[in-house]
Amino acid sequence: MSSMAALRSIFMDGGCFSRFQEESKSLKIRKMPTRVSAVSAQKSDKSIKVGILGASGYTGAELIRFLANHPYFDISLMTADRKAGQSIGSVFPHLITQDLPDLVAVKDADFSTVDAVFCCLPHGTTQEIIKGLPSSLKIVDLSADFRLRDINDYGEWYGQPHKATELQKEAVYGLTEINRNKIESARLVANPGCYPTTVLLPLVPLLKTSLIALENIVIVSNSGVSGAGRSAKEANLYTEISEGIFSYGITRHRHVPEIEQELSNAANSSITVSFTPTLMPMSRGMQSTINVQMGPGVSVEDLKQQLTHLYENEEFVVVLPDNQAPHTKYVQGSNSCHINVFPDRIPGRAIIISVIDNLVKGASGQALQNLNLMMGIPENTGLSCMPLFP
Ligand SMILES: NC(=O)C1=CN([C@@H]2O[C@H](COP(=O)(O)OP(=O)(O)OC[C@H]3O[C@@H](n4cnc5c(N)ncnc54)[C@H](OP(=O)(O)O)[C@@H]3O)[C@@H](O)[C@H]2O)C=CC1
Ligand SMILES: CC(=O)N[C@@H](CCC(=O)OP(=O)(O)O)C(=O)O
Repeated sequence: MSSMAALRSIFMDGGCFSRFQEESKSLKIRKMPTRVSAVSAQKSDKSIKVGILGASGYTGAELIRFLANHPYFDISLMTADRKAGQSIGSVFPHLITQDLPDLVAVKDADFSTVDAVFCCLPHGTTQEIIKGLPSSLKIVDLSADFRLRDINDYGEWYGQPHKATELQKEAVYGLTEINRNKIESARLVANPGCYPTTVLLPLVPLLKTSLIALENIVIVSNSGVSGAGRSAKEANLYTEISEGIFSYGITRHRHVPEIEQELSNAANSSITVSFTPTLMPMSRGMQSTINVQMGPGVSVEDLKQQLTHLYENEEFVVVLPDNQAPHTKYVQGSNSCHINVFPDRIPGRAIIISVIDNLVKGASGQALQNLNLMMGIPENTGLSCMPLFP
């Protein structure tokens, strides 16, 4: 029996082939729109005003880089905390040629001048600031504050009670390729964490189609240091980071509940994962190695075929051919996620590797993809730049 026939018989036996077909249909990613809609065409010439809260941080700087070539979004408000009052060129000399407003404190910002904001603030401070924004604004929040649906989970993993519980209820989880229908009509999008993005893009489709087991999912991830943000921390000094690697948050990293929430949602059943993040001596980039148990009769080719099929029309998610190993260098500076699947030496298990740039697909790139959708313009607008290689 061919592997696809075996797979089909598993689904038929389990009565879930129709679910597979249905899920495949709903998961089948539509072609990236190439034409601007009539509504958005009226909004050309940078007429959509956006604000960046936390523009003096790493993700804020990445947004400025991408928005510089965006045909519809105009940055008309930028905030900072310690750096309020400064020009962007003094904070980030690589942006010195940009004609942008100076940084202001959040309390001095005039939100009546913007249609949408990217919120690039530390988690914890974000909730109350977003709660105070006009309800007419579209918001993409890059922090973790609105990602966990269960308020108790937030309290447990973030060590403080949530301060905007009503807003939390309306937040849509912004994993673009999987959730774009909901994102299109959302007012508040919780942009996924960088580690969760590398894990969810390959695993959500495989769980939805029951190709992998719910148990024994083991994830080991590696992150560039920019994942920790720009503010000075002793653990991130050159002397501590260079020429060495170390894992942290072992068994208790705050991305565990986010990963488990979205995987459980995809599988419609509770999932517990093993997750170990490691800090690598590099500025940007993220790689996850995910070891999974395949369903009975399922092969590595089946996993790969399913992911290839789902993502074949996607601009930003690429399933690599043959045995090419994903490499952080090949996605650096771009909104791409590269994925490949390999057989494990342990029978019945597979190794899935995915890479992103933590600052782009793991943060600002995906955030821009989401705001494009929320504003009704093509989702790849401003994002189609090549990776920076080598
Ligand atoms: N870095 C990454 O790879 C990723 C980051 N994220 C999340 O995105 C958010 C931004 O991250 P990142 O850009 O790396 O962080 P940074 O530390 O580089 O920047 C934080 C920004 O927030 C401002 N800020 C800090 N404290 C306050 C405050 N109390 N009130 C108002 N503004 C404040 C800072 O201003 P100032 O500089 O003036 O102090 C700065 O502009 C965080 O929640 C982060 O966890 C998500 C995915 C990936
Ligand atoms: C290297 C490093 O420190 N990475 C951060 C995660 C990156 C990030 O910013 O995650 P959020 O979007 O959830 O805030 C960390 O481990 O906390």
